[in-house]
Amino acid sequence: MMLHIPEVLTRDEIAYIRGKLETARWQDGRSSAGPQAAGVKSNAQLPHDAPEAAELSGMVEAALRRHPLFLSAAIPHIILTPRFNAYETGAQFGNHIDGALQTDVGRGIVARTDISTTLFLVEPEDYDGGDLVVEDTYGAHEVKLPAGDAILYPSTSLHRVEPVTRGVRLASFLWTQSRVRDEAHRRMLFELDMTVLKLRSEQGDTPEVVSLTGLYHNLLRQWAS
Ligand SMILES: O=C(O)CCC(=O)C(=O)O
Ligand SMILES: [Fe+2]
Repeated sequence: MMLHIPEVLTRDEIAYIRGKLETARWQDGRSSAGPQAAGVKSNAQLPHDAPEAAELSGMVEAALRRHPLFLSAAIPHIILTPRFNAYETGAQFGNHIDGALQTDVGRGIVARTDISTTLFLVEPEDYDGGDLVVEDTYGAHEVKLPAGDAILYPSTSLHRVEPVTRGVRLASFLWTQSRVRDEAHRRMLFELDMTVLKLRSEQGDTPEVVSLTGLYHNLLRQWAS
């Protein structure tokens, strides 16, 4: 399931993060890529130990953790520290699948990557190219979202970032290890949760809504670890 999550960051947060990123010292994105991805990657990344990194990553993580859609879709167990990348004109990131296990250097932990997230930090009209293209069995999906919005997609998907041909594309990207490993299970739980929420807002806690809420939790109990 690919999910567009609108307005993860506020206008003020975007402006603050972009201000900090403007004066940051970037490093070659290939430094964190495996041999296959390194061959197709030409972006820049904020080093995990950059002076700005902890504060900015903390803002992104806090914003995701307070967003009900993210919590419902990801059912996060571990949110790896969000990183930041920059694609100047000419930069791109060719087809790859994210590594299954990612090390969070700052926290000294390794997590399984179930869900990949890109949070856009620049308005789409301010750069050309730079679409995130995610391929699944339904085809190729081109994603270019307003600043502050995020896209979630299964980390099992082949994806790329098209070359930027004007301007600069800035984003935060991160991985989540979910408490529900199976993508199909996560999708069914998300759909059930959204449906129950809608029914509750329309009908209140009727016996049917109480029953469906219980079913949600009993399925989560089956599948969570
Ligand atoms: O910049 C993006 O939207 C995605 C970056 C990416 O695919 C990666 O770092 O693995
Ligand atoms: Fe990736």
